[in-house]
Amino acid sequence: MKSLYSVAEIRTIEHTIAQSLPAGTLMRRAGEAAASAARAMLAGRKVLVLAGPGNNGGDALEVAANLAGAETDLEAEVTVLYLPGSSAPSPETARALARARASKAQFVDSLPLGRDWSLIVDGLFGIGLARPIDGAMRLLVEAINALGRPVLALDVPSGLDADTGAVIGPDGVAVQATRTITFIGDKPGLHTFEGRDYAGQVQLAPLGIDPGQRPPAGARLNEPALFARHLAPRRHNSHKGSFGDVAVIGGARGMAGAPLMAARGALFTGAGRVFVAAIEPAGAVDVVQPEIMMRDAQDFDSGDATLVIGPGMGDSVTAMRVLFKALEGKAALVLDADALNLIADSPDLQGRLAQREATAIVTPHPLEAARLLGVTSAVVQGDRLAAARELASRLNAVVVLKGSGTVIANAGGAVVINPTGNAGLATAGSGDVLAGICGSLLAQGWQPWEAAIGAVWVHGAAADRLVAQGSGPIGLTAGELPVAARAVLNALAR
Ligand SMILES: NC(=O)C1=CN([C@@H]2O[C@H](COP(=O)(O)OP(=O)(O)OC[C@H]3O[C@@H](n4cnc5c(N)ncnc54)[C@H](O)[C@@H]3O)[C@@H](O)[C@H]2O)[C@@H](O)CC1
Ligand SMILES: [K+]
Repeated sequence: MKSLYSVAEIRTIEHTIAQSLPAGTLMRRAGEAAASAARAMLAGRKVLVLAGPGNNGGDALEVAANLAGAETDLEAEVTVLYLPGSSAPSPETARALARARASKAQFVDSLPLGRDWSLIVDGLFGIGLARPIDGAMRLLVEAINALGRPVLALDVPSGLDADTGAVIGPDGVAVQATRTITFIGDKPGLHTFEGRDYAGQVQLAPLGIDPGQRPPAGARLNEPALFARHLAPRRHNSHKGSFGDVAVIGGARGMAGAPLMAARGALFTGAGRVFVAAIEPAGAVDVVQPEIMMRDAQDFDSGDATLVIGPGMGDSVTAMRVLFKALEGKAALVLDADALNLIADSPDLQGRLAQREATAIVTPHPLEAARLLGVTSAVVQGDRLAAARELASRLNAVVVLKGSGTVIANAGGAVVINPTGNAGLATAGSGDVLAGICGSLLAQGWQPWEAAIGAVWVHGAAADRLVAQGSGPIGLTAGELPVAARAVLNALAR
């Protein structure tokens, strides 16, 4: 299980473990792990180590001492820029400083100009950053980022909030890392919002603390093991009725494509029969995908079908009526796009959703989530995990908060961050496809929680597959996702 620990959880673990170890052990281990990560990245000799005022700086000084130590043949030319604070360093940082001073590392007072660094080690700030990086530190971070050299961040890229993935602001800056080696436990902020961009590749160094010594984490990273129980191979003796019906309701005038995208997402991930019930019927058949059955939402009887409501649905009276009926009924539900906007505007519909017996899946992007919560999208993005948790509890639903590092939460407080997917998904229609996949997995009997995390994982992996084939991220189209999702799902089921 890939646990993600909040800063508070890490502090608790650190505190408990440190009492059973000789002073400074964890910092020494962090310095060793990070020095091997640095050596693995090194394609030259010149290493710049940035060491800030706290224990993150102490880790950096350990790295400097290890890299510039006399024993190794692979000796690097280490330059240390140490920026002490106004208060004295911790005893372990003081020890690390003494070690680094006694090594061959060269200490400087400002960023040396004109050196072609092979690697920069960022130990300015870790989980103790309490306010935006400003003044001379800010100029230093900007100068480092402008160099565009490989950067190994220690614990967390300096300036990034390890809980939320936001750059600590207002008007903050953060170090742009190539790789982040994170200590004791992995952290949510490295995987969502701006975290994926700033952290680069994330590597965990548990510092000898085995999983048994760590309490359960508040969040985890999505992986197929979390939904594997639904990935059974299909029996030979099956028929289309074995895999459920999905009906996508949406498609106001001018928006006929959105429900078709969702319907294709459902069809290519294995739903038995797929309908589009259009608010404004645009045609009797989808000529590209004639398997999809076209109906008129006004008089459509959805029977036992799983309903995916909202893609391109608009806010007409018919849309409102269909949504009301669905919330009243017992069908498994995926609510997306315009359905969420209608619900945001109506406390009555919100109440009906929260009181439903069968848990619905709702798939807002940050602005839709903000409307549902009555806040701005900046507030949602500022703490995506908290926003998803709050929304799940208010709506009594499984919430899929889309965006880089999609966050999935349920009313029981479970939170998962999805690691698959890429910027190619930032294209019209990709959310419709995701809603369709959610509906498809529900229709095939998956529980709402697994259907949501499974759909998000598969959808992201489909985009990754397309990028690996050269079909993105630039110019990746939503229409390509369903076929790629089919390949991903079949590979998982095998
Ligand atoms: N305590 C432990 O047992 C371990 C700690 N470790 C390292 O220690 C880090 C946490 O150390 P700290 O709690 O000392 O925190 P940091 O090193 O992240 O930074 C805190 C220091 O920065 C100052 N500061 C905060 N915001 C600032 C700002 N905007 N501008 C200027 N100064 C600012 C604070 O006054 C304090 O001196 C972890 O991220 C990790 O790298 C690791 O060595 C593993 C073990
Ligand atoms: K750092």
